[in-house]
Amino acid sequence: MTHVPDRLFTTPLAQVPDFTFNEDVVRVFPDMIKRSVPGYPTIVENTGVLAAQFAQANSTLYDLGCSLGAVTQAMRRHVSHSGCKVIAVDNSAAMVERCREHLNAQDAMFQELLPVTVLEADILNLTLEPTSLVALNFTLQFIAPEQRLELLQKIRQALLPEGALVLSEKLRFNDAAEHDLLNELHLAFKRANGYSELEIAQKRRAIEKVMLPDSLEEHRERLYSAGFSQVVVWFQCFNFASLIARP
Ligand SMILES: C[S@@+](CC[C@H](N)C(=O)[O-])C[C@H]1O[C@@H](n2cnc3c(N)ncnc32)[C@H](O)[C@@H]1O
Ligand SMILES: O=C(O)C(=O)C[C@]1(C(=O)O)C=C[C@@H](O)C=C1
Repeated sequence: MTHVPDRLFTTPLAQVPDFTFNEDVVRVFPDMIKRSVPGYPTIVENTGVLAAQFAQANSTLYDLGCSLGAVTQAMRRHVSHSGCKVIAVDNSAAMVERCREHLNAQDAMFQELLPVTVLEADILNLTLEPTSLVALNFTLQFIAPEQRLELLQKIRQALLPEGALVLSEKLRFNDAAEHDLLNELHLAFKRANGYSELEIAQKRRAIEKVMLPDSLEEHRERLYSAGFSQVVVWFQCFNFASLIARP
């Protein structure tokens, strides 16, 4: 798989269209997400470690909003429980097509990986099988706020008693000074990764209406409302965090 640099926002656009996971984004996605999300490689790899910790034999593991399947690949590197399978789901046709290619390449390189099915579907309409591990890696923030609780309730109901949800998100902060500091550090991270002021500004305009981050307090409250009994932050870098939620 070739590594295509993200240059989507390098030239001034008369009008910045709302961000979608289309063919152009898919082509540059591995570069874009690594240069945009502080800690992304650590979160992905350790979601595999968490999956191995919580997976139960003969159960399903879900990667919801799988994009190119980075988390699915990490699960397959770390989980070897007998009878487990992965279901990876995304509603972007372009992502799903490329995700299948990436997973076929992983199958060609390694033996005895967990079987995986990639579904092109809206996770809001999906019926979940009983599951030991659900990953929502930077997906919930793209779901309409009024639909987030219902999705988490559905996940909670499908989770086996010893299972877990791994939820990674960009955060906003109720304290204005904390919000500004951590956002400024995120911008510094983007600059350090080679993004120009123009690229940063145009990307912000593209995502501001389609990606609506919550605060940690909102995540905790919503997860408890959905029926989870334990919520633990296991990773945070600047304004990006990952949580474990247990039934
Ligand atoms: C930031 S990306 C996720 C990154 C990915 N999990 C990873 O670790 O590389 C968000 C993904 O969620 C998908 N998505 C957004 N809303 C969705 C929905 N309702 N159903 C299924 N997928 C959705 C998008 O198509 C996109 O691929
Ligand atoms: O907050 C930003 O500036 C981002 O680019 C974040 C983010 C994400 O968190 O998913 C948004 C869209 C892209 O998929 C990659 C990264």
